[in-house]
Amino acid sequence: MLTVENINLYYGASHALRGVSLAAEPGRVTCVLGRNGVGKTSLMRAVMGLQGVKSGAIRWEGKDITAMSAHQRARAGIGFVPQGREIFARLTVKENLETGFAPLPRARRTIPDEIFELFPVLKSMLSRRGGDLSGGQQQQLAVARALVTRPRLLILDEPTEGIQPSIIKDIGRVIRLLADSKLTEWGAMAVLLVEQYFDFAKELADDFAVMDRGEVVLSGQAATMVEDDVRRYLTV
Ligand SMILES: Nc1ncnc2c1ncn2[C@@H]1O[C@H](COP(=O)(O)OP(=O)(O)OP(=O)(O)O)[C@@H](O)[C@H]1O
Repeated sequence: MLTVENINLYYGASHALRGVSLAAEPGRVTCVLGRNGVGKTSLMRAVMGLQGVKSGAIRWEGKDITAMSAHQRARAGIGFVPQGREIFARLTVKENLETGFAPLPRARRTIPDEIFELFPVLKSMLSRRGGDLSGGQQQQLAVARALVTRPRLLILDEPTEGIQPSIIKDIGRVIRLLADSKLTEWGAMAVLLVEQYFDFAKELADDFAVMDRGEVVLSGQAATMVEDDVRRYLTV
């Protein structure tokens, strides 16, 4: 289980996260919603260890990881799919996947077959360059690359951004499968998902948190989510 406890994050004098708390449990999809610029990416980067926090704590599987580097967190089972995908355009699909080996011990540096079951399109494209893939294929590659590290917590920052509806559906289906632990090797995965689109979030989320101006303003189980209350924070 991941718990974020009362974290504060600053960019210089700008207070980007204000006392944010959040939890993500194995077997559940926790969806963070909010308009542009409210701090969703900052929160994901703080959990991954790519951005330091000034105060508060981040705990994962019972350990305080607040002071750990991103590399140590990856080794501890946290996988990250960044906003904008960050595929290496000049590396092949296979090489992009292999960049996920970095936190793994040598014996585990293989690409699990399950990844190609989830994303069959990648198997036929292993020798293609990342930059030659469509946006949707790149997003699938970004998720696959994160899965190579065998995460027990998967963080996805706006995986639907700029993606066509059929691939959005595919990605939603994969996220559900991952959280439901349908993959033998991994077991139950906690999924932390940033999303701007209410409908996609509503369909997938077990739990939700809505952010506004650096704070979590609404949260709870998705079943108890009142659509009008959430939408109020999403429309400009
Ligand atoms: N590296 C940075 N330096 C300074 N300010 C930043 C930096 N990154 C983000 N910010 C500011 O922090 C606030 C939160 O940004 P953040 O990217 O976390 O929001 P977001 O909700 O993820 O937005 P988006 O949906 O556009 O990604 C914004 O006001 C943004 O301008």
